[in-house]
Amino acid sequence: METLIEVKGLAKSFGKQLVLKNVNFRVNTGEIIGLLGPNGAGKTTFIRLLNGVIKPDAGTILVNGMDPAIDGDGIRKISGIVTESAGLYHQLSGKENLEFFADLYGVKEKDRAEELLRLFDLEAHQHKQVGKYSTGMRKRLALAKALLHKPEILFLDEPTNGLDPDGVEQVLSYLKKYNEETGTTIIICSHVLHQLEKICDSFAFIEQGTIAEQGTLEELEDKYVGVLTVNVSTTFQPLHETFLGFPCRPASGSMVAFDLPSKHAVPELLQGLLKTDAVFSVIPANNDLQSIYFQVRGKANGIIHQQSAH
Ligand SMILES: Nc1ncnc2c1ncn2[C@@H]1O[C@H](COP(=O)(O)OP(=O)(O)OP(=O)(O)O)[C@@H](O)[C@H]1O
Repeated sequence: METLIEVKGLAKSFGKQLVLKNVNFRVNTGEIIGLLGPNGAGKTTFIRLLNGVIKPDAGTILVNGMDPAIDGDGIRKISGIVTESAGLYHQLSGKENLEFFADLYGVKEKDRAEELLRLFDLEAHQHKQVGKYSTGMRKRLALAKALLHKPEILFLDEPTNGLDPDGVEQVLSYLKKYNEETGTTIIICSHVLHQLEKICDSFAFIEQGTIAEQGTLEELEDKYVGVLTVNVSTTFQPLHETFLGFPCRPASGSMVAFDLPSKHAVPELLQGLLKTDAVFSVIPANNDLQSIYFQVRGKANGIIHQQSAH
């Protein structure tokens, strides 16, 4: 896979506050990558550095072969950005906003605004003033605005903030669809981990001003989930402390919890159970992004988080 963004030894301070230090980071073309970390970890600062809005104190950044500190305009030409302040004109309609920015960005295709209004289901509201839009409609319009010039990279800082669950689902599924159809690389900061888990190809964790970890969910699972707990809905009764050598115990409802060395032991467990009992479902309890997030944070902060037994 081709590397689109490569960052080495990046550092940035504001006054005496060292916000980012020794940041190493890589993104492949066409990837959706989730940038995670607690409030104040430096995610927005990092995106601003990648975009060339601010300059680093040390280290190198290459975005599609360009250094943002030198060629910020070049990077902004091939990238779109959505931040908290979407920069929309509230007194103009949705369509007027897109047409205004299309003009400003020198977009040649006459029907690009209409195409995006269609893609983001805003056609019915295109003549309404943006000030009268719902939060979800405004977020979708901000995305449409960022995509007017068909950027190769999309930077999204909390794109689903303030949306209800339906709105979040909708925005994320638009993004996934757009990424699949166009191959646009997407870097997305969010705190809503179970939603990121659905659309991202990989994740980077900013912790204490540095990228503490980066990888696909599978890679992270292999590294951080030492004991996989699965909750199994079954007729099996856990009369002993282990089954086939796997620790087991009653869990909530009619579930039985088993501790496995990894997901590769699931078939062996199932084959064993099915010899005498029925199995209705198997639900992993601790290999989701949220569980891994706390493991990564714990390790980065020198705290050993005990694997959850539930
Ligand atoms: N222009 C600035 N001047 C001074 N300090 C700044 C500036 N921008 C950011 N900071 C500081 O840098 C740190 C990181 O901020 P940043 O906004 O990058 O974090 P974040 O990870 O995006 O947080 P959140 O999840 O809350 O959005 C914070 O302590 C913030 O106060």
